[in-house]
Amino acid sequence: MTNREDQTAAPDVKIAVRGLTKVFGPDPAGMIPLVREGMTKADLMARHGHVLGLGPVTMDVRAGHVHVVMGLSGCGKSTLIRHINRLIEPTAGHVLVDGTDITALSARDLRAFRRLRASMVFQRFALHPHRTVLGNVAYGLRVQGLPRAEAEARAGAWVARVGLAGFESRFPAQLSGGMQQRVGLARALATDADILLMDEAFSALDPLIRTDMQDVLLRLQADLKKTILFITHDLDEALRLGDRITILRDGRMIQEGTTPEIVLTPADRYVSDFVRDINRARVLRVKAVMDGVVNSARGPGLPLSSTLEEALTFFHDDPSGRRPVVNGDGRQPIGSVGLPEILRAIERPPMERCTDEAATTAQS
Ligand SMILES: Nc1ncnc2c1ncn2[C@@H]1O[C@H](COP(=O)(O)OP(=O)(O)OP(=O)(O)O)[C@@H](O)[C@H]1O
Repeated sequence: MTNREDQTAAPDVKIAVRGLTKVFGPDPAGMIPLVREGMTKADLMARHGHVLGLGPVTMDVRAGHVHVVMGLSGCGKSTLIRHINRLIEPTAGHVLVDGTDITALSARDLRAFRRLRASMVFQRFALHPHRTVLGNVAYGLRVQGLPRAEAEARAGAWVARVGLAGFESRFPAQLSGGMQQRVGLARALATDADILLMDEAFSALDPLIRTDMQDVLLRLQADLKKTILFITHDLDEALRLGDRITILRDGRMIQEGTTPEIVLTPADRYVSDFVRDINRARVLRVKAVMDGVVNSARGPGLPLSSTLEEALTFFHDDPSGRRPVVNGDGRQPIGSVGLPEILRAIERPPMERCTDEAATTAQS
């Protein structure tokens, strides 16, 4: 491995992606030095007739987090997620899960990894049309070797957990898209894998059903604390679901960060174009704009996780005062926030904090 690839991962990192690169074409390995030197996807195609699918990408997915990878069509999202369970072999680089190099697993160990450790939820549901809801969810457990009765009992519990109690004996064709994806989710969760790989899992759904499924996932995740790698091309979905978000363009990583980091300090024009039209009041939370001073604050405590839209309602009676910010149990103020910083965060034009714009201005 090169130095860049050889970064060791922190103990709470579940998936460590190191210098992962995929080139499509007649001589992928021969293109690696050019890719490492920074040749763009367009140049690699124009000069050498190869497609840069991905990379090099180095990133950490922390245990118990939802890590979203987003970007426009063709940026390499699917190529990245398919490397995690090795549906695709890398041209260079590694994927380590709990320190084990997935790219070096034997065929037998890889099968076990896919069966027991990493479940996938697909955009087009990929249910068995001839199996019932219960049969679809129990299928992975039967493959794991569980006796039918036990597999069906466990599957039944997951079917109920995703809100489909009473639909156990229906067939996929008898269900709406949203219901089918609930089955897909139950099937992935039933195997008890600690990693969920979700490839545009909600992208085929109507907007309302999609939001509904995001809620289902967030509710389950609050309890289950799985490590979820979620691929989407939709920024609202990314900001809603992601503890961290990685943004790809033309195979390369452009920015990685939390929602406030992405929204308030977009790394370049590509990212600021993405975030320009989002409703900042709904995606930013008090935590991102508060300070640690509690002395001057008065009035009812604002929960740390309130959106800025919710926070605004706390200032109706006294717009010039500061409000205390309280943590989960609501007893102890841990900081304060005032209306000016909330309005600044909501109104700040994205271009203002965009680093490549700032660099251009500085040079001129
Ligand atoms: N088997 C292949 N042969 C050649 N090029 C490929 C192959 N698979 C993917 N690519 C190319 O690699 C790049 C990344 O593709 P990928 O499917 O990962 O993008 P994506 O971000 O998931 O896009 P989409 O949302 O459209 O699926 C694209 O330019 C694509 O055309």
